[in-house]
Amino acid sequence: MASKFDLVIVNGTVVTASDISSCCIGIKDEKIRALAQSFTDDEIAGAEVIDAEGAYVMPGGIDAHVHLCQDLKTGPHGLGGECADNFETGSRSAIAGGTTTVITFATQTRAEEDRSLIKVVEAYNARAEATGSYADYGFHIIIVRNDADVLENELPVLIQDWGISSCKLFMTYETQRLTDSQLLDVMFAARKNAITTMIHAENGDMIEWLTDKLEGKGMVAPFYHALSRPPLVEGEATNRAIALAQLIQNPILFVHVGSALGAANVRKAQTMGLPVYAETCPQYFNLTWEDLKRFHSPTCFENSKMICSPPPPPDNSDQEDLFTGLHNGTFTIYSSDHCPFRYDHPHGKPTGVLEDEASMHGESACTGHNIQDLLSRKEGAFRFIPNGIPGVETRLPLLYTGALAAGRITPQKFVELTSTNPAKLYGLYPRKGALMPGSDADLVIWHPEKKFQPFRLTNSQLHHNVDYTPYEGQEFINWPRYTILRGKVVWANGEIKGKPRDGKYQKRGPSQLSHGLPGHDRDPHTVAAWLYK
Ligand SMILES: NC(=O)NCCC(=O)O
Ligand SMILES: [Zn+2]
Repeated sequence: MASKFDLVIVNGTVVTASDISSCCIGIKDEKIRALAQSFTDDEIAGAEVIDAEGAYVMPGGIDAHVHLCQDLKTGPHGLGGECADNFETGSRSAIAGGTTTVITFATQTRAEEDRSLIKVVEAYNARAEATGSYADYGFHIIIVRNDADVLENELPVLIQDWGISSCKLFMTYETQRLTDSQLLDVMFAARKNAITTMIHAENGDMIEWLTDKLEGKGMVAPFYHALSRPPLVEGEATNRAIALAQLIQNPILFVHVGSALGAANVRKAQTMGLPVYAETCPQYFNLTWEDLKRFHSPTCFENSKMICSPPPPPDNSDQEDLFTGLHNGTFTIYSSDHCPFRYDHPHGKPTGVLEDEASMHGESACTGHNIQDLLSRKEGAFRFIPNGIPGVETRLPLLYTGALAAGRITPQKFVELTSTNPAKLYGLYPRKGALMPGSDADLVIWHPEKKFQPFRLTNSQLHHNVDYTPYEGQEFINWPRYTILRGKVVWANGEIKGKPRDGKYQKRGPSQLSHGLPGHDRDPHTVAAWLYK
């Protein structure tokens, strides 16, 4: 007789976004089939059994902001870096950190051959299929142009054929940013197609102006990247984007909010009943400007390892407000913004030296083998350094140590931020992000706290293809013991058990989060109420 379950988890402290209970989970054919206080011997017969030993059992992490296999253009005039992780290495790192689903970015560019969003997605999908993925995965689409025909004809196809129900727009980066009227064009199309609009909110003009001024004073070393993006840069852009979204009644999600000011703007909009959501990331809780100077040396270039946009906040005072935002619902989701560049690669962080004329003056061409020598002698220029840091694997463990175990958030809030809300926001719920009969059996099981020896992280313990971690030396008091993807154990006791073809592409539906206060969209003082008639 066929066994009732393939896999059973016993003795778990099972946490969902709403509840905690001591119970067992029965899994069959990739799905959760039953939750019960106990199972009989007959019910368990033939199943693999995992004893959680009282530890937390949660829905697998959903990381909704992961850059893989993407040519990232974060510098002036299209200058960018080569993404260090492909689908294989990035997703391997994800499962080792308790994440079972990643949503990555297919990116339009301004090149004529990238005009079609569908072609962009097809090409990006080929990259995912080339290696396969250890984790389930989906795509957002980054839109950098406002071609009316493309938006009108192709967005419905992306939804229908690809299940892509979210787009990301930029307010900074020369080759990606949209003007206010272009933002309105794309948001308007997104709203008509019920596509969630994600916004990278930094005022590009402020950044360029400050960068020029810093360069004029010779302040070009990596640390000064943070000074070119003070919190007001995010503060202005979030306010402006909220006004634009309000005008056309379009729900928006701010990605990687890193400042107290940005969070306060989001909170204010939410209090007004606007459908404004926000994501925050580990770097804004675990790093400050002090860390951006961590590798201080005569050349300082090593600090490029910490450069991301927006930068971490100046000090801990912002972090207190960000913790409040996690707790009070200002932040809807907590993602990694994993954006990996290597330090030992000519198309990684070193472009900050190699593309900088002043640094390269009198140097012979650098082919790769002498790159470390060059980096040890030069400070480079932050303008040319690709923005981004790795973090898909450390996302959940950092939140566990810094917020859950520290008593700053409840276990339920942990699940809401890292799994359930990303699933709802991006149209994956309740297939993902839930522990219900019928949901995919995606789980993360932690170590029982009393049995886990806290440790200090070194990069060699991680599974990405990056040669450093910004969290080197940081103490962790727990780590995922098991990661289970649709009923298959893919990570157990420090070992990868999965395979790069385990992950499946996930078509997504529309966002399942509320669209704001009823009636708000008819107030003629603030919105163009006639637009959708
Ligand atoms: N966040 C970051 O520094 N890199 C990723 C690209 C982006 O800025 O969105
Ligand atoms: Zn961004």
